[in-house]
Amino acid sequence: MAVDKVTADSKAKKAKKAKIRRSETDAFETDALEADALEVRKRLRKTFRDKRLSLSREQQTQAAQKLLEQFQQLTLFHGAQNVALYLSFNGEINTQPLIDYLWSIKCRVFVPILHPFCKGHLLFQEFSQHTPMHKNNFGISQPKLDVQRVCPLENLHVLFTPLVAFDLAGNRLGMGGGFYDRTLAGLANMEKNDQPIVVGLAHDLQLTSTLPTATWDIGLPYVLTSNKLYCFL
Ligand SMILES: Nc1nc2c(c(=O)[nH]1)N(C=O)[C@@H](CNc1ccc(C(=O)N[C@@H](CCC(=O)O)C(=O)O)cc1)CN2
Ligand SMILES: Nc1ncnc2c1ncn2[C@@H]1O[C@H](COP(=O)(O)OP(=O)(O)OP(=O)(O)O)[C@@H](O)[C@H]1O
Repeated sequence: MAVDKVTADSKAKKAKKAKIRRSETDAFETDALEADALEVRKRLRKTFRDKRLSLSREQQTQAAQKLLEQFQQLTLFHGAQNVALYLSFNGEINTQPLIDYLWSIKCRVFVPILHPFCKGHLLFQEFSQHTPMHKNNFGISQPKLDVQRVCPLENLHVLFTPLVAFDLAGNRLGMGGGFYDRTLAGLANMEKNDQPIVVGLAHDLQLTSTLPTATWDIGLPYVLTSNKLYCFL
């Protein structure tokens, strides 16, 4: 009957409207949860950046020296010829003693430069005593781009990553640019044998029990501090 059809149509319309309202609420709640998660990560970044900045010059010098000793002793790194490091800033454990040592044993050292065209991506370029340097947008020293000295990821033996905090499951919180997340995601397309050993470098006070994770985060297999090699494999 015509009347019944109208009733059925209006019921269907109401149900559809309710469904749209529900999905709008769900989307709103998801957005709110994501906004909360971003806020938590932002706060954690501040906390851990402040912690590492609170270390005295002497504590920093000692930590960097002990980090080098760990590197020298660990068989994991024996035979590594091409090593990606980074130039420390903002209270990060100082990588320069390790870089000096690697140069002294004729290893090649590569450091990140911000990709000139692909926003959010890094290139790893050879760094030596004679490399012309400049400051990037974040005020971090980096080699001037020289494509002939850029090393493809498959030619790296060890890739050391900076981090702001790490947890007992190997989750890594970085500076918030997603640079190393994208680099690590790129490794997944490579043959296992061609992948470098990925190792986060940190002060011990950058360890926390659990970090909130995002879908794009890639856990670290190792973190090296001045006292310990954490293995999360
Ligand atoms: N030593 C070192 N080099 C590195 C990194 C790092 O963590 N350490 N990166 C690791 O990915 C990349 C740079 N990533 C960075 C991301 C954000 C900020 C930063 O200071 N952000 C400001 C606000 C941003 C802005 O000024 O636009 C802030 O948080 O206050 C710095 C570096 C490449 N080189
Ligand atoms: N593999 C990826 N592909 C595309 N975008 C990504 C990838 N990984 C992270 N991002 C984006 O990068 C942004 C920052 O990510 P996140 O906050 O996890 O950075 P981070 O790990 O703290 O920084 P970094 O790796 O530079 O030290 C996010 O908005 C995220 O969407």
